Amino acid sequence: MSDTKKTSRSGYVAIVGRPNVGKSTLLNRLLKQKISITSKKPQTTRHRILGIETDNDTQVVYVDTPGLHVDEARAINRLMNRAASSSIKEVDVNLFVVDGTLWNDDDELALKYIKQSNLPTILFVNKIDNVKNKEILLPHLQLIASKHDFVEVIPGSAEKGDNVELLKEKIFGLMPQGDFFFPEDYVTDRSQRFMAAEILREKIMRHSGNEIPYSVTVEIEKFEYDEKGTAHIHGLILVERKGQKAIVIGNKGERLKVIGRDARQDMERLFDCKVFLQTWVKVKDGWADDERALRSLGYDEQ
Ligand SMILES: Nc1nc2c(ncn2[C@@H]2O[C@H](COP(=O)(O)OP(=O)(O)OP(=O)(O)O)[C@@H](O)[C@H]2O)c(=O)[nH]1
Repeated sequence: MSDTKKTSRSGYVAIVGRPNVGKSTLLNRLLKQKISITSKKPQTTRHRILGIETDNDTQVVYVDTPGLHVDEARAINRLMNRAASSSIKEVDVNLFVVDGTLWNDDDELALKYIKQSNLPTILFVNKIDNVKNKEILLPHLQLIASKHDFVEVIPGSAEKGDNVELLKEKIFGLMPQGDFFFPEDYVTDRSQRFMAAEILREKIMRHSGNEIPYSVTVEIEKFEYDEKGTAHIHGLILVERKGQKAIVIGNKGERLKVIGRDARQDMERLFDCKVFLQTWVKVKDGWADDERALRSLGYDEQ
């Protein structure tokens, strides 16, 4: 063994942007794994999920922030905004994600936090595959590029993978010298219990169309392995109203069955073992407006 120690580099990258611009999709694409849940509905992300990638001598820790938005009326929104803005300050690099040629007040708010952070920021203009009129793209890119001194402005597509490798190269190149934060084989710091809850929540959102708001939450009441290595998981689904409970369960329990089946398949893939999943739906009145109740469910500002 040589005694010349190789210098390693490592850092934190916040994926910042308003809801629904494709931050979670981008994180999954960067990591080539499904770490963060995605959906067509805004505000799918409620937690700061870490995705970790180590490549030779460099480790990048991604923080998937909840979407920033101007409307802070509900307690849940206030907590999410706080979580998102505090993570911007603790990182080495910001990755600012916007949606094609759409720019609104929420993007402006995210940019405000970015400017305050004084950190190098890469702008990724996502969903370029969606921009039909390519003629407006260049002037729009020039316009948003002029709003801040970005280190890079990269147009691309998280979904199709366009320019994601280039983005990754740029991110890796910006990492400061330092020891790794996590062991080399880690892809997330989240527990299996947490990932199980996120997977189940994603399936509920997917299968309930627009009928279920983002206020649905999932608690994993039991997560145990038996002697054969099978995971026994109990998921409690909390909704705000009775009507929502009926929607999640569906006609003769059909919808919940499909939700459970899809969730189980994803869990088996992620945990690499057989999974027995049981689910319950319960009504928890008005919790989305009560900050204390939110904290007890784990929506804190860590
Ligand atoms: N056409 C297209 N759609 C995309 C792209 N990236 C993401 N999407 C879609 O945009 C929607 C939102 O993606 P998410 O990754 O959940 O967005 P997010 O920014 O994490 O959303 P929040 O969790 O609400 O903050 C999903 O339907 C994605 O499939 C892209 O490059 N092209």
